[in-house]
Amino acid sequence: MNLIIDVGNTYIKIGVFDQSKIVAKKTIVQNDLDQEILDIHKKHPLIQQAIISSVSDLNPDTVKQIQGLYETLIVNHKIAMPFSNLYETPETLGIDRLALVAAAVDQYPQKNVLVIDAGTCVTYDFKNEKEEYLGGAIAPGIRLRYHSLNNYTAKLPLLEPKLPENHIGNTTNEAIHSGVVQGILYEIQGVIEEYCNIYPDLTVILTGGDAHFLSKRLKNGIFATSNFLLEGLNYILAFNNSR
Ligand SMILES: Nc1ncnc2c1ncn2[C@@H]1O[C@H](COP(=O)(O)OP(=O)(O)O)[C@@H](O)[C@H]1O
Ligand SMILES: CC(C)(COP(=O)(O)O)[C@@H](O)C(=O)NCCC(=O)O
Ligand SMILES: [K+]
Repeated sequence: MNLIIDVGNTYIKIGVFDQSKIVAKKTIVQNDLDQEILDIHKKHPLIQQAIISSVSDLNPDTVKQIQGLYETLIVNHKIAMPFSNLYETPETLGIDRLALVAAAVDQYPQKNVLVIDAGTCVTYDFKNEKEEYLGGAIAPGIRLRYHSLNNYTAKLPLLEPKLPENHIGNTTNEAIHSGVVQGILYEIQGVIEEYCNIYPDLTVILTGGDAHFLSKRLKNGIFATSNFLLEGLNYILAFNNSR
């Protein structure tokens, strides 16, 4: 069994996998990680290996704790990946984005795939049918957009995300919800349309903390799935074991 740890900019996602099947999952904040590692160690004594991906700062003592318990792979830009990376600055590419592309290669081999991860940022990542990763886009996520409207203006309140009633916001709150949530939806639809013009057979995956919320207003044909990144990391571990 494998312990999979994805450290994002807002939350840490932890998964326990038996081969390629996820058997437990938890979303936590950085402060709870050490205790969670111990709890999982007790609950799942069959875990042998761990993999860690981080786009944030992870306490080195926590990493040591994990390494003391399991044979641990820390994802960096040098480890083997099941695709060719055509990003011109691979050393600055987010580790989480590598994992998303690995999941796309594993689950949609020889397909043109766009992965949209709606987390702290909304990231867009594209791999083609030749298993080449080309790049994509980085945009602010939902919470980041609400916070920036509040932070950089005198009058705009900080709101909890909500699907707008109408495209035409007729109050300050509704205008913000329309601008942020409808804005992200337009962005996602526009990006998908651009890719579809070039790759009509495009497969689109939507994942990340806000995937479920956004998928309520997106058309069918987009695969909304919450464990895509963890599945990608589990695959990277298997891929590196087999080499
Ligand atoms: N209590 C909360 N605090 C912060 N973000 C939250 C909360 N509940 C839901 N979210 C949503 O979760 C998103 C983060 O998703 P996640 O995929 O875990 O991000 P990351 O991988 O960047 O850490 C935020 O953009 C926010 O919209
Ligand atoms: C773009 C990101 C901040 C997204 O982070 P997340 O929303 O998953 O927390 C992360 O992938 C990152 O730090 N990337 C480095 C720059 C790049 O990918 O080119
Ligand atoms: K993201």
